[in-house]
Amino acid sequence: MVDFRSPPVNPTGNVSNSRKVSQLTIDDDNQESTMITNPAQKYRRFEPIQLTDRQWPNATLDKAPIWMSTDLRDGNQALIDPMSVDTKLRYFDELVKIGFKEIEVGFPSASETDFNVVRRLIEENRIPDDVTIEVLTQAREDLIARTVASLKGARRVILHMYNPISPTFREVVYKSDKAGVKAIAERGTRWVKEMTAAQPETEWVYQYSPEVFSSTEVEFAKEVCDAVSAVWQPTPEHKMILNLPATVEMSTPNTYADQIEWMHRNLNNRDSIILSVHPHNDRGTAVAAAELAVMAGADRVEGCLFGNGERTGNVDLVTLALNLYSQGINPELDFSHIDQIRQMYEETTQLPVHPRHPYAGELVFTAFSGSHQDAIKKGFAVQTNAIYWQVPYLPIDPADLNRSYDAVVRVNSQSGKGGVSFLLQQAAGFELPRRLQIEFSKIVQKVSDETSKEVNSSNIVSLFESSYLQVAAPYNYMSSHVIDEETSNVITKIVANYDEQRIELHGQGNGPLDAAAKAISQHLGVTVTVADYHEHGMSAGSDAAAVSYVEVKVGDNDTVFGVGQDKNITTAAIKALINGVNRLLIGHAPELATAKQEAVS
Ligand SMILES: CC(=O)SCCNC(=O)CCNC(=O)[C@H](O)C(C)(C)COP(=O)(O)OP(=O)(O)OC[C@H]1O[C@@H](n2cnc3c(N)ncnc32)[C@H](O)[C@@H]1OP(=O)(O)O
Ligand SMILES: CC(C)C(=O)C(=O)O
Repeated sequence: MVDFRSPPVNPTGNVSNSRKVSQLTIDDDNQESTMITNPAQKYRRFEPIQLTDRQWPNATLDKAPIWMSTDLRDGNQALIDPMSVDTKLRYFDELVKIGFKEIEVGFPSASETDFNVVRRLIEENRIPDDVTIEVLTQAREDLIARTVASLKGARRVILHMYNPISPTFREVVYKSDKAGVKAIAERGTRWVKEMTAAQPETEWVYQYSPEVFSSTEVEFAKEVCDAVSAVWQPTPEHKMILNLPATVEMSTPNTYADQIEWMHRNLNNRDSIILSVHPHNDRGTAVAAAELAVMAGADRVEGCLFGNGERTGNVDLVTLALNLYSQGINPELDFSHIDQIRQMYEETTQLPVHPRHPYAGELVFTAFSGSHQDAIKKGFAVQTNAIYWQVPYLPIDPADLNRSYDAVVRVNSQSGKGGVSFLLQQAAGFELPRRLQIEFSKIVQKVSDETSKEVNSSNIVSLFESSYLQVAAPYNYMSSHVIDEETSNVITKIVANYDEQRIELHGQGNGPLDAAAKAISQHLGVTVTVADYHEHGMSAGSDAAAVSYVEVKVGDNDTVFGVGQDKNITTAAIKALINGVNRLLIGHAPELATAKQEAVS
């Protein structure tokens, strides 16, 4: 049972065993399968047309089609709460900003709202010179008259008339035959011709749609379309639009492409026709259907942002356009501000965009899993010198859509060292050596596992700082001094607090760090050695201009890393050494506990 508005009502007054999941009410008492074991008893296979010499599989997409946004008509008519006049005007302005040149603004004979939208667009001079509005009407005289009246004063208009012609509509809705529905189309076109001729100040473009083209015999669709164009009399200079809708998507996209190619090759006066498609998404393949239809000869595509529209929606124009973009083709639509466009869409339609929606969903440029993050991190590292975009797992650069890189990698228990170190580098500039990446990612993963939560960039930075930089015991570093730094006989003096006592340590070695390790060795009575050492500068303006990563070994213990920051690179290294020793002496547990607290809060 589908319940769009109200909570489930139980007429007996008993507590019903049902629950709401999103807008569906699930009845837990009734879980028997309702699907039939042999669907062939109920559903017939869609019979593809015979087109053995099809050409479209060899075609490629190399330019953008003419786009037509039907957000304000097909999209709007499918909303729970259709848009108000002001909302439609706001949406119209956004469509213009994106770059649409043809925009279907409504069905003016159907409602006062749609009539008034058209009036305000015209009277308030809101339609840019390079944009043409489109309106829809049925093939009924009174509706056409009202439609034409709504357009008084318009500079240029696409007047779009439709009537259903498919076998089911002929039999079920019109109780008519082929001749009957063809006559409706011809008669309607004559009315449009006469009434628009009476308003010559407007440049009229006529569009005809044989509704449910997708399930109509192609020979009959051609017959009706040819009859309509014979009435309208388009020319190569003044073309008309024939729009072939997959009103309901009935077949695999290759079959739709065959239907379109057949029409493209057989329609009369093809050079006077703009061939348009209007794919719906009932089978979830509208994007593929539109792409193959363009390969098959269509010049124009009608659809909606984010695939809004009746039932499963119209074809998604954002995906279509950005698919072209990802192939190096200018889509002639600008989705630079995809997040703002998505926000506008969600506010005006009251429909959410799925987080995994191609290009626009919140999560589509985000990798959680370790191997993906590792590949993305490596991809970004080489991208700076590359001509072509080649970051693995990201078909286009998120920055082109103003999506930030911060969101590209997100860390949870599925993540590995690549993601953790990528975020740390992005957020705080630390470029961890490989073994430290492995060591630190285990700390992060432990926190994520224990909390079952995502660990965000700022959690990671504070986890890193508390684990590696804020380790002030048992040695609390105060200062250091290096003598004869340029020779191989260096002396390092370290001043620190140890057990609340000020101590001074001295060591001699073949470099400042070696000497510092000797100084601590002597104090601890255990050998302290430096197993590995890395350093890099931090970004300009930082107080701690240098950072050192020192891998320390104390006695027979496993090595651990210490990290130190300072304006002076030698001091940073000595601090790193002391932090490493401290970490080993106190064990890792305390900082994990603190870090876990921070990640949860
Ligand atoms: C696939 C699509 O998306 S098509 C667009 C669909 N969009 C809409 O319908 C939204 C706006 N529509 C409306 O508000 C209403 O349908 C109106 C105001 C236009 C018309 O309302 P009503 O006059 O009450 O008629 P209704 O829509 O129920 O139409 C049914 C009648 O129109 C006929 N009809 C339906 N479509 C068409 C058409 N395209 N051309 C000619 N006649 C048509 C039907 O056969 C039926 O005739 P009958 O009354 O003789 O049986
Ligand atoms: C009016 C037509 C083009 C339509 O919306 C459809 O068939 O889906």
